[in-house]
Amino acid sequence: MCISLILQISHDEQTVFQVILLQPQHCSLTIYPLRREPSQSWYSRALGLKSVQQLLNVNPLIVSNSFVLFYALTVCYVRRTRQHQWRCSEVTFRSANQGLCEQWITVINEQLSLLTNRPKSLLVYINPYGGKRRGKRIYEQKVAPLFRRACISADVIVTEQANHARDHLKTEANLEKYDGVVCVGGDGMFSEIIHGLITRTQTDHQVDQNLSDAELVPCSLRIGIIPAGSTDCICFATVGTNDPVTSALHIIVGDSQPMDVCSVHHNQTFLRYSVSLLGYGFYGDILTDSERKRWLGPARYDLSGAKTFLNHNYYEGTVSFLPAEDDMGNPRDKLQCRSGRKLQRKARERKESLEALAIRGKFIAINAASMSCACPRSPKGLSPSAHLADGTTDLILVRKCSRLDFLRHLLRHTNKADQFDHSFVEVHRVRKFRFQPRHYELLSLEDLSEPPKKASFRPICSGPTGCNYGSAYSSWNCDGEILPHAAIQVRYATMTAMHTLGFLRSSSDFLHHTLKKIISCT
Ligand SMILES: Nc1ncnc2c1ncn2[C@@H]1O[C@H](COP(=O)(O)OP(=O)(O)OP(=O)(O)O)[C@@H](O)[C@H]1O
Repeated sequence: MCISLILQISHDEQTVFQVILLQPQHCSLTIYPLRREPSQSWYSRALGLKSVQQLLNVNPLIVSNSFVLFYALTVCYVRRTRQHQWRCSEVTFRSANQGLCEQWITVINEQLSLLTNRPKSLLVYINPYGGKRRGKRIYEQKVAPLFRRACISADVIVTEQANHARDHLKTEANLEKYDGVVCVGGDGMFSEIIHGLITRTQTDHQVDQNLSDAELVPCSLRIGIIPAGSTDCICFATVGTNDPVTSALHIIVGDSQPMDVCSVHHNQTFLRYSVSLLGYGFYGDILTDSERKRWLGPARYDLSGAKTFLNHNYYEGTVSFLPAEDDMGNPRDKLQCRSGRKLQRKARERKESLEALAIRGKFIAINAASMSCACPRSPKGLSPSAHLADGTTDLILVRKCSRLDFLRHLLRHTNKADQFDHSFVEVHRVRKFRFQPRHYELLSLEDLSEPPKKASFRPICSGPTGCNYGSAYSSWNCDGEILPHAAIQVRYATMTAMHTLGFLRSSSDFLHHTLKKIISCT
């Protein structure tokens, strides 16, 4: 039997005692040998003089010959440390009164049985090649011991090739056995998991994913992320830090956060789902270039970033979008990401009567941020106030500008200045959007169903503007994967039952309630 509890003993605002588990062996009779000192005080080599005296003052200890007998129970709790990091600590309660100890354990057990959000059984996928190839070691050394202490059973699959996890989830995995799926890897691995889970759910409910207006059925399983990739942007944006122990503790205590998922289509063909960034132009080009340099490891992004910046390409096309209602907030709001129930309710009650808008122009970057996209290098992210679960995305259009201006815009990703405060940048909170590259508009007169032929297009701009034109069109970077089409339609939905295991909130209301209950019972 394993017992776990959330208990708050509020010493200061930073300290939240969150008891994770209590194993039977922790609730044991503890016998410490005692020796009487010539000064008549008790001494224990194991406990030290001070603690024995404290115990003697507090507890009516049973002293027989040279032994002190008392009962002890140890509870593990989550301690918040700096920068959203959580650590596991222990506190031991001792009492000479066996009945009192048992009463505490009974109450703790009762409270624990009310916690249905804590997972008991997890399916874990490890990408051994993600990031610095430390996924397996991170799981075995930092995460598995915590899961064991919390009595969570985990079936572990170390992936053997790309899409192993996705395909296993789509077809083979017996999902009824599990309370959640955990991925140990980077954003690419998380993307595999959501594709596997969402596709499986739609198949089970006979929803055709190719229909861009089909209502998606929410997944019933939650997904946990143990960061072990290159950037781990989704983990950072949902947990606030890229730290495997913190993520494991969030999973153990059953924290969760609903997320927006968007489906990307090309005409009536489903391409991919996205939960963080859809980027055309700058971020698409970086990804395309970095894929050719995989052998460089995470350093490939720096190199490709510098190269793409120097190339300074821009692309012409039309972005059409359906703006979100005014009460869904504005991307330039000063507030941080909100994710509350109120916004989710608003998202469900949305009106479809809004008018679509279209913007035609030459863009260096078109970014759709469904979440802040914060990462250690850009602590505020591409859109600091993007909401995690409101059924919208922040569409950021960076128009053609000089290299210096674009550099000024990029630098604002790394500091606190308003990154949208430039004449060449505009941002809209939207529910859906579509993009037509210019050459595609021309093509559509003939045959829209044909994919664009790269060789048949000329560069969009010419003349002494200082641009390089490797290609007339870019690619979409969809959460770190390249999309095969430039012309896309994107629709956002909040997967109400699709949660990541992990979020910034503390469960202090529950903690207070539990402590009060324990005190009133004892
Ligand atoms: N065993 C495997 N061998 C090769 N590739 C794998 C394996 N398992 C998963 N992958 C693929 O590796 C890609 C990158 O994985 P992951 O996101 O974990 O690491 P990463 O270094 O952060 O990569 P990226 O930054 O490109 O997302 C994923 O797209 C995934 O499909």
